Amino acid sequence: MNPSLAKFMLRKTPKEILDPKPTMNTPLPLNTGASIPALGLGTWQSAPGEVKKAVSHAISVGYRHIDCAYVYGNEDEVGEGLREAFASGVKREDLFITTKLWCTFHSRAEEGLDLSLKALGLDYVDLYLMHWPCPMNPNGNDPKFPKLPDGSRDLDKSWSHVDTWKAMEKLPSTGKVKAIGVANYSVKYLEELLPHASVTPAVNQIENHPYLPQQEIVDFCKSKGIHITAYSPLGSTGSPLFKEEGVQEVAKKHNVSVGCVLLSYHIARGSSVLAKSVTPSRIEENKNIIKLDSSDMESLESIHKKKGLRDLSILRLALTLAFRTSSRGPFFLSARKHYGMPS
Ligand SMILES: NC(=O)C1=CN([C@@H]2O[C@H](COP(=O)(O)OP(=O)(O)OC[C@H]3O[C@@H](n4cnc5c(N)ncnc54)[C@H](OP(=O)(O)O)[C@@H]3O)[C@@H](O)[C@H]2O)C=CC1
Ligand SMILES: O=C[C@H](O)[C@@H](O)[C@@H](O)[C@H](O)C(=O)O
Repeated sequence: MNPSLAKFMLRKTPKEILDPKPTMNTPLPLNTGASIPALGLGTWQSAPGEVKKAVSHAISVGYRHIDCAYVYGNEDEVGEGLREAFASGVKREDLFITTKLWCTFHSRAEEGLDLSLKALGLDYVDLYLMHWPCPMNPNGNDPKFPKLPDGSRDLDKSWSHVDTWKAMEKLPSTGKVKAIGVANYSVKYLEELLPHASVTPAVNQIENHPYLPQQEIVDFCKSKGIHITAYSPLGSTGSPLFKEEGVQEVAKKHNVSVGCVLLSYHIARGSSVLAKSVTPSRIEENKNIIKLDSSDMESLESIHKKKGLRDLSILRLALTLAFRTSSRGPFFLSARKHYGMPS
């Protein structure tokens, strides 16, 4: 797709661009002119011994988008799943593979990318994301999660996320990435980044679900032509959002599963969505995407306004700042616990 047409479409409301019957592989436009399939398989916390099968099963039942990261420590096994899919006749160009630059690699972007490509057994990824806008000490006491003596994360204060982005901007010309983007960016961080960016991020991957709609960052990204990918759509580990009555009611109305509503919600907003599972029956169940109408969306959008949940969006806005300073690690994990969502 022509990049200016893609930018035009990105700014349109979802109902103007979505076909009346969205599916797991509805192509959503990126500002590069490429598109991203609406549903991706998540691989965070997909254990060794399970993730190869999950990836190869997902692709065999029609998934075309897989979300990976160096820090997940399982890219070699994801790669085995990909090889199984290629052996069955799936072509590389039919898949959309994302991976992410970990925080201890901010000053070594191409090195981080090369490690991921090697583990995945790929020549290129479709999308390379800065995992968090928080550089961590590359020479600390742990290669992934260096800590200071007081237990807080060992952040690299000599390096900024803007420096990282400038290094990432050089990657598309190597042929090793088709597009670059960010993850866990708030409006504040994007406002810091964009004036210095010669490439606008194609994607901002953020935690997003009816408890955490993050309308401000979703609208901001849309106005800048940055596509949103929603992560933890089921509430992450143990899928706690399945218990939410407001979502159960919408599912009952359409006679579909709660998971189907939780995933379809993002596609109705024009976002892509990542669902993690290592369970074959769930991987298949999650493929079911339906079109939600405006009254469904109103019901789903009212859920976070319930007492207690209302504050979660505000807490989330402080996330990246808290990541820098918290001695307990990422803020959203404690926010999840605070609201009874297991981390
Ligand atoms: N950029 C970032 O910082 C982040 C990115 N991500 C990405 O997003 C992906 C998805 O988010 P994640 O946090 O993993 O959580 P999800 O919201 O996808 O929830 C995953 C959990 O839901 C369970 N589950 C999946 N499908 C069903 C179903 N149909 N019925 C019941 N339970 C189900 C899974 O169990 P089981 O596997 O046992 O079936 C697992 O416990 C990640 O895997 C990762 O790729 C996630 C977090 C942060
Ligand atoms: O993608 C998943 C998440 O971002 C995860 O990688 C981080 O939250 C990590 O566990 C951390 O503690 O910083």
